[in-house]
Order: sequence, then structure tokens, then C-alpha cells
Amino acid sequence: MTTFPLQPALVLIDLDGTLIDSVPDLTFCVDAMMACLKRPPAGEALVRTWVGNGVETLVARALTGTLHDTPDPLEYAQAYPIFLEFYAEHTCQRSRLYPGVREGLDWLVANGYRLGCVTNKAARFTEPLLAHFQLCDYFQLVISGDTVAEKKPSPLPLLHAAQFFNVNPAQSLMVGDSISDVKAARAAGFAIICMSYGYNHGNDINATTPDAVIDSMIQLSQLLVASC
Ligand SMILES: O=C(O)COP(=O)(O)O
Ligand SMILES: [Mg+2]
Repeated sequence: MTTFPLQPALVLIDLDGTLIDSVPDLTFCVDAMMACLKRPPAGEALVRTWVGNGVETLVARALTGTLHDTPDPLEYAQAYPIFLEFYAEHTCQRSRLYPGVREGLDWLVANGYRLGCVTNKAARFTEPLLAHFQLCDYFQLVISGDTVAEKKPSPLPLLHAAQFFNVNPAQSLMVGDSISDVKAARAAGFAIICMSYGYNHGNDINATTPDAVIDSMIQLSQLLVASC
């Protein structure tokens, strides 16, 4: 049972669906890829349910039109590099910071919290996205989907971060938007707060029973001890 207000020694924050609404650029690139393959566009509503497990999985989902099916290997081998090329050119044009993000990050830093970003997005896209939105300076560590051997929902990226900061996972907090963030946090022994506005494959995040669900990152100021 997590008791509020928390005073975590480390706060790790997810990227897509938590800090940034990246779905408009991802949809543009999925649909551009589908057009190259002479397939109909997927559209934003479906792509929104497919984001959160890395770009490889997003491409597989677009090709099968499902969350879990395996695409034809030949079509996948053709599609994946096409997607990567489009996303390299269209990483930031249509994506937006969610309201309250900068204010929430400023509050965390002003109150002495140490921050890391842990995303399943590949590093080659994470870095330009953070730079474009001038978010790099908030984070002392960024772990992307290809930084360590496993992605969330594995606890590995979170445990790697706890080790980097030399803090106890039981005194650490994950802030995310999806069931992968909740599973990773639980397995690592972190507390977990989720954003209500994120992706989570079209399902209500409350069903995954995080320690709290908030509508804006500025609400972290009500759940965490000030000036730690
Ligand atoms: O699926 C992705 O590429 C990234 O997702 P995440 O930032 O929510 O971990
Ligand atoms: Mg996310």
C-alpha cells in the first residue's frame, strides 16, 4: 500500500503518452508506409492503440491490424525500413507536449527530485524528440527501448536506472501511461503513478490499479513532498 505524499529518491518518466503526444507523427509515418506497400491507411484512432511497445511492434501491428499477431516476415522486412526512414524525417513536426508537462517537470526539479526518462522508443528517435521539445536538461539519464537488453514491461530498464542513481527501487517512482509502465514498476518494486490521457491500447488505465492516476503532471505537486 503506497502512502501519499511520496518522497521518492528517483522519479522515472515515460515518454510517449506521458510527456509527448507522438501519435500524430507516428500515424503520418504508418500511413505513409502503408501507402508505399499499396495498403489502406490505418488512421490515428487505431495507431493510438498500437503505440507503447517500440517501433518494431508498431510496424507489426500496422501490418496485421491487430495487437498480437505476427506479420508475414517478407512484408515486415520490406515495411520496417520504410517506416524508419519516414519517422527519421517526421519525428517532431506534429507531436505535442501535453499540457502541464513543463510545469510538472519544473516543479520536480525545483523541489530537488532526480529525474530519468525511460521509454520503449528507440534511442535514434528519443534523442531528437527530447531535444526538439527542450526536455534534455531535465533528465540525468535517458533509457530508450534499445539501451538495455529488455523493454518495459520488463523491470530491467527501471532497475538499471535505480542502479545508475544508486537508489533503492522501493524508494523510486515511475510515472507512465500504460500497462507496460505499471507491470515494469511493480516488477521492479517502484511506486507507479499514471496519466489518465495516455495510450494504454485503448483501455482505461485505472483497471491496472496504479498507485494514483492524474490528469496533468502538475498534479505531482499534490502527491509528492515539496523540497526534498
Ligand atoms: O512505443 C514506443 O515507441 C514508446 O513508448 P513509451 O515512450 O510509452 O515507452
Ligand atoms: Mg507511454
